[in-house]
Amino acid sequence: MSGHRSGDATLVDVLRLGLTGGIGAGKSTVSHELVALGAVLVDADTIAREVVAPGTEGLAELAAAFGEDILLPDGSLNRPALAAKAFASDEARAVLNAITHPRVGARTAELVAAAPADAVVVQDIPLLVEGGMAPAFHLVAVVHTDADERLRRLVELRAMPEDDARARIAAQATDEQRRAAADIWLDNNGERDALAAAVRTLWAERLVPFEANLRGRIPVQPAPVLVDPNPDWHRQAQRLIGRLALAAGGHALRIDHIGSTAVPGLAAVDVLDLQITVPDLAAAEALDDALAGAGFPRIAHVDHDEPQPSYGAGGETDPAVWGMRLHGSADPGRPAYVHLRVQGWPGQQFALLLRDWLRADSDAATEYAEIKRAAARDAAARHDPAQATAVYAEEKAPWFDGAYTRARQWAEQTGWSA
Ligand SMILES: CC(C)(COP(=O)(O)OP(=O)(O)OC[C@H]1O[C@@H](n2cnc3c(N)ncnc32)[C@H](O)[C@@H]1O)[C@@H](O)C(=O)NCCC(=O)NCCS
Ligand SMILES: Nc1ncnc2c1ncn2[C@@H]1O[C@H](COP(=O)(O)OP(=O)(O)OP(=O)(O)O)[C@@H](O)[C@H]1O
Repeated sequence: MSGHRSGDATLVDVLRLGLTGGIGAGKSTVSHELVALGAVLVDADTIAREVVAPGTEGLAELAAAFGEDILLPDGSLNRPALAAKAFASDEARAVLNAITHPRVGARTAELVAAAPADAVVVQDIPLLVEGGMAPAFHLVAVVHTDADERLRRLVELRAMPEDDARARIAAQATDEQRRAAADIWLDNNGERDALAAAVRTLWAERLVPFEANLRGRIPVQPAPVLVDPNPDWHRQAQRLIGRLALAAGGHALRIDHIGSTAVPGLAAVDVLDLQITVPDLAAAEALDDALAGAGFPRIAHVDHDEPQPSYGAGGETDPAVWGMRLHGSADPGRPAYVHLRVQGWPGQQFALLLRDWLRADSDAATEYAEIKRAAARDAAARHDPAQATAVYAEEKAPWFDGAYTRARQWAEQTGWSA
């Protein structure tokens, strides 16, 4: 999914939103609304029908595996007959999935590749979480309706046999698994209109600007406003790490959640910091297109191959070992910085050390929070976000000089290693 298409480095992937939810949760309702707003829909259930249409190899394989009695007299698939067999056991379902899923995957790739370059592609995939597909999307939206209400809707509105509905719910992911994968949580326990309104907001405030940023390779520049610690930051970071790992492939030696949002209880600007450790700077450069395609374009103007002035006082001043590359999230709904640093170089080590030291030393964390509060107050006086960010960074810098030395002393005392 990542990187450019057809060998043209100026083309990044189209924005792809993975839409999922349990059976009867309201995925179709959401996808219809998104299509009305201008999205291009690629629907897995529809493709799953196409790949087993009369005369297909897929249908022949199903009949060979499940018996000719899953066919109607006209040779087409008897869907309730197959459902009765397939949802009766995990083994039978695995056979069904092994026949259908690779075909659905191949056809999906063709349809996504055919979408216009400025499309917002919505992929409605009931089994997205079950299939571990979340990292392959720029965003994952989960439609959620409580299981009891889903059963009621399926039985009353869709005339589905209750046993069948229960068997499918049991064969799918849990709410908790879906929650962990969800960048966007759309609650559909209430009225349809409420869901539609949430979808319109999502479209206008997140999908449309994200698409433009992705295509233009424009990272979002959030204002340095300090917020209370958010217990969900860790889970949000894990989702981004999953995407980065997929995009970076073998170039990433490790990917870590660093910075203030990685220190539980510490107030922070609501921007996640992530560090990709690479073997050398050439590997960082080689990731440029793949990261941009995954929604993390390079922030060119802060590139440096010199020591960070704020870290210089700590000792290492050799420009040759301070190089790094910075990328930023193009998603206005989830600002993030992605730092690419070389394994074993002081900057790479310090990012991990600072985080671990602040996690371990609550006095240091409190002191740092005070420094940040004052810096954020001064930054708030600047209206230009770039200036505000610069003021914020400059005011924190002197504290980092001391922190560098203190954290290293702590590392020596405790035998810390990354
Ligand atoms: C078994 C079949 C013939 C039953 O057809 P039916 O018309 O009753 O259901 P339909 O295809 O419209 O699916 C409705 C819903 O059932 C659930 N469901 C379907 N297949 C599966 C599965 N293999 N595992 C878990 N849930 C499933 C999904 O929530 C889906 O949205 C059909 O579901 C099928 O071919 N399934 C295999 C393909 C598949 O996994 N599709 C889901 C997304 S790729
Ligand atoms: N907020 C709502 N209130 C009442 N009924 C609703 C609401 N949202 C959806 N429905 C109805 O509930 C049923 C399931 O919704 P929908 O078809 O959108 O779910 P789905 O997730 O696409 O289902 P499937 O998993 O079968 O593809 C439909 O009959 C739909 O009309």
